[in-house]
Amino acid sequence: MELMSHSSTFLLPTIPPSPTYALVVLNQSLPRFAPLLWKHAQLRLCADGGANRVYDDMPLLLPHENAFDVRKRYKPDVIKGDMDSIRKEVLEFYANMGTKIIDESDDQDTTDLHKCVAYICDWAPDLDKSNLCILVAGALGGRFDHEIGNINVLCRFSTVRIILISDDCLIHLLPRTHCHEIHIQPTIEGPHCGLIPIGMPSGSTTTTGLQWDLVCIPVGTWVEDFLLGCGMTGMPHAETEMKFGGLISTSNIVKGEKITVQSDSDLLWTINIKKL
Ligand SMILES: Nc1ncnc2c1ncn2[C@@H]1O[C@H](COP(=O)(O)OP(=O)(O)OP(=O)(O)O)[C@@H](O)[C@H]1O
Ligand SMILES: Cc1ncc(C[n+]2csc(CCO)c2C)c(N)n1
Repeated sequence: MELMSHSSTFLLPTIPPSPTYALVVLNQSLPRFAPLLWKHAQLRLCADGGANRVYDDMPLLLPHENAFDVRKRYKPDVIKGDMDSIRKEVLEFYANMGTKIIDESDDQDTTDLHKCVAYICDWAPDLDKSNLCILVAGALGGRFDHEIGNINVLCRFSTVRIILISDDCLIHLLPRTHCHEIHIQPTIEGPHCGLIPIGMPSGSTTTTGLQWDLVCIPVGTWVEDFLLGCGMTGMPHAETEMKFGGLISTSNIVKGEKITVQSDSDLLWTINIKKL
């Protein structure tokens, strides 16, 4: 099974040239590191009312600079959505500056985030999707229906790397098609983390690097016999199963700088972002 590596280097001031980042700003208070994400991204989109947040909040995050200059500098490439939340003066401001405006008010079945992710995938048709990473700012906190809608976008585009980001944590999907290596940036993230099955129970998950690892012991093998022989009768195969209503891994803790995860179903990975 192919290995997929994950690292939150986009939260560091300088980052390696790969992958290619695209940023989607949602209609929520901008995370404090929004200017950093903006700098790292090669394509910047606002999902409908997300444009109001760039217009209103970027100058607040950069209080020593002139608000008009900040707004000119932080010009989105695209504003896309059903356009029921963006203010008229904000739309006009960015349209006059050359931002591409895509009104999809006809589609009332997909969210504005979904519409933006679809745009990014079309924007980079030739780009190897494993080399594209979509950062979504303001995805968590506030309305629970929107948060779940944002998580659903991770599931609907499960072959695309998408990271939901707030001031407090980040979330991404670990598809079952790969085994995963997560490289922790200890200065900016952790130690609290979670691994959550989404959509369906996960029959078997194996992890390393966590305080409460999920350990898969193959039933009926010498490994099981050996462990039973050592008196480890409590070694639970059942604990590798995770489902809502049963065990899910919340309030776990990262112990090292590398976590590995392998599972028979897609899992959400979440880790806290450290306060300043
Ligand atoms: N409170 C929130 N929490 C998380 N994400 C949000 C929140 N509010 C908005 N979003 C995200 O920002 C996107 C754009 O927000 P916007 O308010 O323009 O959406 P909307 O479709 O007009 O919402 P609604 O009509 O349900 O109020 C949404 O599609 C959603 O992904
Ligand atoms: C079953 C069902 N529930 C809710 C909506 C509403 N909805 C879902 S996404 C969206 C667009 C938001 O910008 C809207 C209005 C629907 N269409 N179908």
